Amino acid sequence: MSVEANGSSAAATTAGGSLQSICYERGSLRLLDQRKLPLETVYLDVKDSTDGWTAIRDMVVRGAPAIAIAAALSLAVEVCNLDFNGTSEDASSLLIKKLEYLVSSRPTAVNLSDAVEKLRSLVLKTVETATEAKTVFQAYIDAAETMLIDDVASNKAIGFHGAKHLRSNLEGLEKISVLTHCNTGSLATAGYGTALGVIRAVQSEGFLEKAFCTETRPFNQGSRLTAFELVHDRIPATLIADSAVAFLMKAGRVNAVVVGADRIAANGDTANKIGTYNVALSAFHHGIQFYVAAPITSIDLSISSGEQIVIEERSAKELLHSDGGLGKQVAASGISVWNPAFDVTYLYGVIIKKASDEAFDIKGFIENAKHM
Ligand SMILES: CSC[C@H]1O[C@H](OP(=O)(O)O)[C@H](O)[C@@H]1O
Repeated sequence: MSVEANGSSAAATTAGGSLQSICYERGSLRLLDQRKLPLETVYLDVKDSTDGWTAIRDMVVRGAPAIAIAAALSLAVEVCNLDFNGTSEDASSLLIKKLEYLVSSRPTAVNLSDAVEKLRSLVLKTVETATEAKTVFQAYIDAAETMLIDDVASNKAIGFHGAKHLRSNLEGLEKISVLTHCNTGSLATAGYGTALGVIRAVQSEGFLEKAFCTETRPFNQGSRLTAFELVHDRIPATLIADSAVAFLMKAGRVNAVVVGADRIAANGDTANKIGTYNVALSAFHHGIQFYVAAPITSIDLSISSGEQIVIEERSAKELLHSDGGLGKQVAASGISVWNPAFDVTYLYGVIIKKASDEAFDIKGFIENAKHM
């Protein structure tokens, strides 16, 4: 990978002023190295699926939607620049082999495996009629690029409906304070964000008092990334330690919690960043509304409960060293470490806003989803 460095953190934005972690043009992919935010803006040049796999595993790019899109586009760039002399069947085999490799980069977020499965099906359907390799490659590239565009539209819809729901369910309040955990904004998606997209929408509609973001130890997605996004968008916000959540709620300063999701099982069990379960328990204890904001593709109907969700365990170094493992040693050598990157929370209900603007509870959704 080649790198392009720019000392100013302002450079991580597009001309339109929105934050962009994925910079893609046909044949070229650059990923914002989120390990260096908020102090440095460094883009890594991703030339192929191997670069893509490494960038995802090392959390150069992270966030359930973002890793799916980065994986798909890293392979699009690879085949766009490939000097290939094989048949259409050879092209199909190459793409499928690379997709199966990319899905192994991180196990928990369903978005990656969902995207890989959709792209795999598209390739197999294309090769049924394609007579040339370039036809198969072009169909893949078009589909990967569509994922990038669709994600932003999906996030803005989540934001709109989430803000509408919060306004109607907290109608006694002129303004509301919303707590979020981890990073679910433009840096975790193709743009705008999911849970942070809801906060953006509440802010843009003028009824946000304050956003509270947690540090989100040990990788600090909250202090390094969410705080960066909130400051960038000039959204009134306060950073708190993960361990301060219950005390803040006890003080009556939180009206709702909105978090993201990495994978939602058919019974409503939701895998999200480690610490989400703690936040949910505190919200339940204090009678605070707790929401997950996620695209429908985050719901994995193939698993009946959270017991079947593979929880990624990451390096002990993320706890033994400061700055999520990137800094100096802070813990004693020889101590054992348990470092699950996600936990599982049972969701009482899921609110799905469809074209008919109808809402389903989780059981209603499952029944409905089977016929979608
Ligand atoms: C909309 S991002 C969803 C999800 O992804 C994050 O995990 P990571 O930073 O390890 O990729 C976090 O769990 C977010 O809530």
